[in-house]
Amino acid sequence: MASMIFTDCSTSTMSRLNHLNRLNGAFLPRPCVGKLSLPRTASGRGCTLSIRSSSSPSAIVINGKAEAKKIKDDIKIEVSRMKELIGVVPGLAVILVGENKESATYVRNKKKACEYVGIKSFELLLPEDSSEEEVLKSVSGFNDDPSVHGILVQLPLPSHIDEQNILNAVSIEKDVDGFHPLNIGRLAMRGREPLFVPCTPKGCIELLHRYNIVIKGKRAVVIGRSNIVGMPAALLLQREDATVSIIHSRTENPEEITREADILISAVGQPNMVRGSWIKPGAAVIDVGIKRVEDSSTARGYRLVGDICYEEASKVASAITPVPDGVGPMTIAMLLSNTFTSTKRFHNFQ
Ligand SMILES: Nc1nc(=O)c2c([nH]1)NC[C@@H]1CN(c3ccc(C(=O)N[C@@H](CCC(=O)O)C(=O)O)cc3)C=[N+]21
Repeated sequence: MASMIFTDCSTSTMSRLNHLNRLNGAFLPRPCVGKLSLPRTASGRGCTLSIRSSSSPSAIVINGKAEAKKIKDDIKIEVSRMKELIGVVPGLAVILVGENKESATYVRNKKKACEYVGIKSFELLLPEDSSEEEVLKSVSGFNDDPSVHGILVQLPLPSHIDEQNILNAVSIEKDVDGFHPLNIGRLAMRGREPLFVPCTPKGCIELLHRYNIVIKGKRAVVIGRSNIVGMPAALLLQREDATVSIIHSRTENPEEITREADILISAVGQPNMVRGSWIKPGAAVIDVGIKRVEDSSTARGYRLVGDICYEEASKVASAITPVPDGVGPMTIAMLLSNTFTSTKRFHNFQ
């Protein structure tokens, strides 16, 4: 195939889903490949098919950026109160291995967000060819540092490093990403509570709550089964009393399943994979996918595209997250929230 990026919403279902084989997570190291040659619609989102007439209602746009700002403003107040009362400043350590351009953007955004709320950020940039031992050593340094309350190892790691070994090494009390197997295990068990819930899935649920979208008793479908988004998102929805299905690369007729979903979360990283016809009228649609697609008409030379064919979906859904300014900013807000929760726990602060 010339390009793996579906910018026109036109490729067949099976070839779309086959990409789940390789693209099994929303957070992928892949650079954007394939040159755009297809005409784009006025909105620039690249969808060319209209599902309903122009008189059809359009979905509420779930403004993740605005909700994230509210959350950050609340955290900012609490952080300053903590500093005033007990003299403690929350600390978040970020370990970045290698020079992934997209990772660098996220790390920069996290740092800015920390500055905004008053969380001290510790950044460690390790060279691409760092050994596993070196990364483990820095993790254990932060584990032992009392001024650090949260540790985040930016994923993906270079392929010569065993991700599991690194994630296992993060102290569960500082695992603000919620990726430690013990935290995930607890998330999967009834009657158990993880110390932290992964930020992106938590941000998705938070958006549903903030927009008063009922989860209890509803049918929820998650596309993608990655450890960091799809799987924990499904677990969280189940904990909220939804009836949950997970769609993955081996799922037959995925669109028949998504059409039953009152709540649809897509976390694949495959631009425009989910068509308007996959969506149940009135459904709430959360788009976790975020990919750079080459676009010479923009100043940066690319634009960000989600898994959901937004233009089509927004005519069918009742509520939908945009990309950007949907789930992305919420991920960062949840990271700050987890870091503050961790600091409160360490210092027994209410
Ligand atoms: N250990 C680990 N934890 C993560 O949470 C983690 C990670 N590794 N690796 C990379 C992914 C990706 N991720 C994003 C966070 C914010 C935006 C975000 O703020 N996006 C903006 C746009 C940013 C831009 O302009 O590029 C938006 O959607 O509006 C996106 C993606 C967290 N990740």
